[in-house]
Order: sequence, then structure tokens, then C-alpha cells
Amino acid sequence: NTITSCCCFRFPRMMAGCKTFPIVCLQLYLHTRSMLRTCTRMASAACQHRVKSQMYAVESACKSPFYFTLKDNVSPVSSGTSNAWPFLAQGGYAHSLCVTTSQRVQAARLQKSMGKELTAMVPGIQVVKLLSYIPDNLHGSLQRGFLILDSQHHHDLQNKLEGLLRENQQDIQLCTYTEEEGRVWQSRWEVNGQVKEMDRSEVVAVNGPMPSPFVEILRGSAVYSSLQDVLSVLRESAKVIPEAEKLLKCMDLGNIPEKGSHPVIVIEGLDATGKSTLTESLKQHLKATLLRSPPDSISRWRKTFDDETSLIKRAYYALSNYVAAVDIAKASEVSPVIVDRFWHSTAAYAIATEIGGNIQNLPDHHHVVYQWPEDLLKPDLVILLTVSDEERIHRIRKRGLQETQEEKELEANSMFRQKVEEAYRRMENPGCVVIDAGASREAVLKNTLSIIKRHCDI
Ligand SMILES: Nc1ncnc2c1ncn2[C@@H]1O[C@H](COP(=O)(O)OP(=O)(O)OP(=O)(O)O)[C@@H](O)[C@H]1O
Ligand SMILES: Nc1ccn([C@@H]2O[C@H](COP(=O)(O)O)[C@@H](O)[C@H]2O)c(=O)n1
Repeated sequence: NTITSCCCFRFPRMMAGCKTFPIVCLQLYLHTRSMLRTCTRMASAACQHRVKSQMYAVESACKSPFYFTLKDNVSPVSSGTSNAWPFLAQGGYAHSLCVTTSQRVQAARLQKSMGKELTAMVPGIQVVKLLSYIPDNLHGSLQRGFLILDSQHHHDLQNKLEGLLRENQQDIQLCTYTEEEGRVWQSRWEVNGQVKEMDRSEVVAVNGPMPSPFVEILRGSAVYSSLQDVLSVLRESAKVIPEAEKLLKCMDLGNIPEKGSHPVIVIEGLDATGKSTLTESLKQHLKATLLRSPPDSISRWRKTFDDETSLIKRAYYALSNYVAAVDIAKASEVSPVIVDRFWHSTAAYAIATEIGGNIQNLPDHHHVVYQWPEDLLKPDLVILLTVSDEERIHRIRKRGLQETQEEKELEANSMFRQKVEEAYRRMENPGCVVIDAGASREAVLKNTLSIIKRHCDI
């Protein structure tokens, strides 16, 4: 950046009036371009190699992550190190695949497609999320990937992984882990004409940091904290997703819209907790305007973004709240506004999807991911509807609509539901007022109206 700014701004000013100015400028430009290319190549090459302090974190379904690092990285007195590898029991193998490209949209899309490919590769293998990073530069060094657990040592798996490496040799790093007499070795593979084992290093299990890197990377990769963050991801996405370009054109990038004098009330909750039923009734009772996020103006692209990586999908939903805020602001000048889902839905689902395992793995209370973005119109009241799992599933079945993939997952995965609801409960500024929506429609409406009266000037 410094070189470019010097070339484009400072240098021309210094040279103004000089006859050779255009030639010098061109030479400087070409030189700068070649230097930048060399830098990019060096950075990419550095990514392909091991860095001594590199740490790996493996997501675990029911516990905190499993961490390991190169043995050279661990001081002999460092506590908590052990080499009990849960994955390598009985002569099994494990492989790690990390995406090394630094372009985040490209990296996220490659990771998603690799995840799909790996899961379908060989029956019986297990694929879990893995992060590789350097502790004092987590965001700058982060590489996402997978640990592939092959307890039965399938012969064709290694060939298939080599195929993947060959196809994506500039963008991924492949390592294999084997255990020999209680010591675990990491072999790094590289394409050099053919796929070759480049080097072998001993790795050891170590204690990990709190909060875990899976929590630390949530902000900016699934939970956004400003419109600028969202736009930067969508602008990068627009190079490969035409719908992102169209979406950006819908965004009015003027000032932050200000709420009118009437109250804005958001209704949140898991699917089939009764949000649509309640919001329709509130609309009638309060003579309110009913809006939803995503708003109709951008919902035609929802399916495209639902099929995208978390980074891009969540950017779509985050943006949809900013787009909805413009309508909410206008409507609240003339009547109360009821909003069916808003920011809390975007954040709660993103957190619960990204954080594997159980509720204990969620970011602690008051974490930054639970905070309302400062540049987003703030509602006066957020109500969270909760019902028991049995009742909710009963309502889904009775409703008889076709379920989305996410709804199917929600139905199948009780832990996921609990994490979404707990994330909702941890939201702050504004937090949620929780209503038991398991009662009759009339009782839920009555209870909600009395809470609205208490909190808002209605
Ligand atoms: N209090 C209630 N008691 C019994 N059934 C209810 C109640 N509220 C809503 N229902 C029924 O439960 C089903 C789901 O309700 P609704 O569509 O309002 O939920 P929702 O939260 O908007 O769902 P989604 O988020 O999936 O759109 C509907 O068939 C609705 O008629
Ligand atoms: N503001 C929002 C609204 C929705 N989502 C995502 O959509 C899913 C549910 O939408 P329904 O139309 O079925 O209510 C929800 O699970 C979120 O993933 C969002 O992120 N932000």
C-alpha cells in the first residue's frame, strides 16, 4: 500500500513539470507491480510451509477443541502436554487439509466445496473442522480446514486426497498423521511433478486458549458488527456471485436511518414458535405496520445466499437487516412497527451454526458477538418466543409446509436448537424479553400486549 500510494500520489507531485515524468512513472508502476507479485508469491509459499509456532485446533462434538502443535514448539516444562491422540487409536490414520489462500471469499468457498467432497469421498471416514493459526496473530495467520479421521486406513483415501492436492496445489496444505510407539508424526505432502512427502515432524497435544479460536474468529466471519464489514464481504463476493452485485445495488448507503416517534417491536424465536401468528395479531391490535427481515425487496436472492458459505450467507442476512432498517425507520414515523425477525436472528443462528459441540462451547455472556451493531437502527423492544421441543415439532408437523434444510436440521438436532435459543437469550443492548409461547394463541397475545404496554409508549 505504501509503495502504491507513493507511486500514485506523492511521487507524481514531486515530479510534476519534469519531462521524463510519464516514463519514470511507468517504470515505477511496472517495478511496483512486479514487487507486489513477488511479495504475494512469497506470502503464499510461506503459507504452504510449516511455521514453527503453528497451532492446530480440532473441533470436538461434546468437549472443547483438541489442540496440537509441532513438538519443537513446546517447551519441555510446558504443562498440560500429552500425546494421547483420541483419533489415532488402533493404527488408524488422520489427515489435515487446510486452505492456504488468503482471499477470504475464495478460501471460504474452497473450504465449503472441499468439505462436501471429503464427506462424500469414502464411506466410514469422519470429517471434523480444523483451524491452523499462529497464536499471536490469529486473524492474520488463520487457515481453515478439516481433520479427516480414517480409523480403518482406507487405501483409496490417500489417492483421493492426493487428487485434491493436485487440483488445488496452490491453495491447500495436506498433511498425514501416524502414530509410532506412542509418538505422532505429521508428514507434509507437496506436488512436485508427483505428490511427495516433503518432511516429517513430531506433533504433540497441548492445552488450548480460552476462549477457543473457533469463538475468536466468529466476529467478521459469521457475525458482523458493522455495515462496512458486511459490504466488504459482499463486494468481494460480487466478483464471483452476480446476485451479490445486484444485492449491493439495493442498498441505500446514505445516513443511518433514524427511528420515528412510534415504537419498534421485534418478535424473535425458533421456527414454528408462533412468530407469524403473533405478529399478524399484533398488527391488527396495535394498528401497526408489519415488516420482516429479509424484506421482500431482496428476498428473491435468499435461496442463492442460503446455498453459499457461512461468510457470504450471513453477510446476506446481516445486510437484509440494514435494508429492513430503512423501511422500519420510515414506517415508525406514522405507526408502531412490528418486525418478524431482525438482527438477533442473524446473530443467534450464525453463532449456533459455527460453534460445534454443546452449549458450553458458546461464547461467554457479554461477548462482542452478542452486542447490537452501533450503526443499526435499534428497536424499543425485542420479544423472544419459546416453546418446548415437543410442542414446536408438533406445530411444524401440523403446519405441513415443506421444511427447509435448516428446519430439518433444527428438528433433528436438539443441541443446535438449544444453542440458538441460548444465543438469543445472551443478546444484549437490547436483550430479549422471553415469553412462554406454549400457551394458547389468545394467551400469548394477551401476555405480549401487556409486556408491550409496560415497555413502550402505546
Ligand atoms: N399459541 C399457539 N398454539 C398452538 N398453535 C399455534 C400457536 N401459535 C401458532 N401456532 C401454529 O403453529 C404453527 C407455526 O406457527 P407460525 O407459522 O406462526 O410460527 P413461526 O414462528 O412464524 O414459524 P417460521 O419461523 O417457521 O415461519 C402454525 O400452524 C400456527 O397456526
Ligand atoms: N433476520 C434474519 C432472518 C432470518 N435469518 C435466517 O433465516 C432463517 C429463518 O428464516 P424463516 O423465514 O424460516 O423465519 C433463520 O434460521 C436464519 O438462518 C437470519 O439469519 N436473519
